[in-house]
Amino acid sequence: MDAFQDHYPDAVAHCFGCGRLNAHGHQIKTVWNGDETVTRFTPEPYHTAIPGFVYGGLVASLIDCHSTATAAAAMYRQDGRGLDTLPPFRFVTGSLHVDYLKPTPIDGALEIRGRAVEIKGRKVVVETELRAGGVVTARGTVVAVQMPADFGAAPPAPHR
Ligand SMILES: CCCCCCCC(=O)SCCNC(=O)CCNC(=O)[C@H](O)C(C)(C)COP(=O)(O)OP(=O)(O)OC[C@H]1O[C@@H](n2cnc3c(N)ncnc32)[C@H](O)[C@@H]1OP(=O)(O)O
Repeated sequence: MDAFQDHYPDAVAHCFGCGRLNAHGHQIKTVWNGDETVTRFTPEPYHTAIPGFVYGGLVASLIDCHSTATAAAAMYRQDGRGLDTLPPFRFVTGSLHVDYLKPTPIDGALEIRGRAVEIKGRKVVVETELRAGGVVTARGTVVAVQMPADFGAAPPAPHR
């Protein structure tokens, strides 16, 4: 499968949600399906919130990394460029909003579908739905911002 995340340069392939080089992470894989993007992920028993149901942090994490990947893919598509072409488009999360509509059953694959609804400058707004057994159990909106070249270079001011 040729997923968006397979094209992330090694230097940004360690994310807990989507990095293919993070052995302990979710390693999600996202692909186009028409104008939508799709990720499928099967939770493990240890992803439990309440027995039988998925931990909300996992749901948020899946929506988050699915959406940042969607933002990058949408930007490449808008520019008519392949995912491997330079300079790379890489996005980080500026804002993550999740509505938990129903408990998400833990037994079975989850399907996450997203769509870029706004592309403006370095910002892409992505709307995403997470389904279990065909039922939408969570909905998210992510503001993804193109990663600045100096990301993390300026340390926060020391605590007083
Ligand atoms: C690359 C592979 C890894 C994938 C990562 C997966 C997801 C992650 O876990 S990322 C880690 C979590 N996120 C972070 O650590 C990000 C920390 N924050 C930052 O570095 C900065 O605040 C950053 C980059 C988001 C934005 O800063 P900056 O580059 O200065 O953006 P700035 O020029 O102010 O804003 C650009 C646009 O984004 C919008 N924006 C920025 N932050 C936000 C926000 N929090 N909420 C809403 N909109 C925002 C601005 O309004 C602006 O939009 P517009 O052009 O319409 O006015």
